[in-house]
Amino acid sequence: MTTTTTTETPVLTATGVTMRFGGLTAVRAVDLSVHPHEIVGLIGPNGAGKTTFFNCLTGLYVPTSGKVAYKNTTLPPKPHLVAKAGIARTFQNIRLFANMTVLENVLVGHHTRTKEGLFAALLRGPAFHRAEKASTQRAQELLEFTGLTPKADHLARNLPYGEQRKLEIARALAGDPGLLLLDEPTAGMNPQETRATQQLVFAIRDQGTAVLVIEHDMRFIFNLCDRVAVLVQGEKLTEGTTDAVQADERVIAAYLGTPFEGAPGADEIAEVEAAEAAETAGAAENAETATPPDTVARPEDNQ
Ligand SMILES: Nc1ncnc2c1ncn2[C@@H]1O[C@H](COP(=O)(O)OP(=O)(O)OP(=O)(O)O)[C@@H](O)[C@H]1O
Repeated sequence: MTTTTTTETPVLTATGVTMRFGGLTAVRAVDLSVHPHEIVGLIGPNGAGKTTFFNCLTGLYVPTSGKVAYKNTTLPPKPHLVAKAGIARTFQNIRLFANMTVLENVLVGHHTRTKEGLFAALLRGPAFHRAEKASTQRAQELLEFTGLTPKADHLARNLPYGEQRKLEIARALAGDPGLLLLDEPTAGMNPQETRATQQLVFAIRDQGTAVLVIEHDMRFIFNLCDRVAVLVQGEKLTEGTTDAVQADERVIAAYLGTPFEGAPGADEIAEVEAAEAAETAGAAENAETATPPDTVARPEDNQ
């Protein structure tokens, strides 16, 4: 975990963000800052307004009132301008281009950073080719970073669920954001995938992108975050270190239920380590009984 350097200009400053849908106030006067090198969690019960708040931050919704700034510059509520400024996001429901390859999906994400305009693209001159080469190189780096290089040419729709989530993250990183918003990145993942996602988020932070993450998996949140903000019925109930939030009676009453006992994540770590040990033992056993590589199995061998 890093220590927050509060003197640095925040990558996100949301001030008094309110979002009303008719008579329903989904988000009410929420203030939140995220600093460079921070991982901040946003938690709260179903319907608390977390995704609505993300949508206000990224320009998908125009807040009823309040403002959102990136590095002290107020953002217009337009998704492409927010992305261009330096805020990227993933969605609760995966939104990939299913019939494009893994590499192509990341290349699409890089276009917010490409300066070449329509004419350069139409003329296909040297500047266009240089930009295209740089985009491909960056996309390949991101596939390496997220462990998806072997799947570069696969169609996105053919990836297993956990890898589709990774690809969403790779695509979001392709715009070289200063802040990445993750909406339930481990939803539907098994403990091993969740742990891999945790390591990936740490690596993203270490590379210089701050992270704001919505998640219902509290062990994931408390293992990962430097700070946590709690939304309840659209309002920010509290905000603080993971220890302070876990111990807050109001958070326990409104959301957590019972406080954690022992180190958060200990059960998951034990479960993942047992699964990894079983996998290693299985692999060793298979290696002993495997057909030598230069031997072609005859059909009658399989009967
Ligand atoms: N486009 C919309 N129109 C009307 N009401 C909406 C809209 N989007 C969200 N809401 C309402 O706003 C409230 C907050 O919803 P939101 O999805 O932001 O909560 P959440 O904290 O993200 O929930 P969850 O954890 O279940 O994803 C809910 O009552 C929801 O029904």
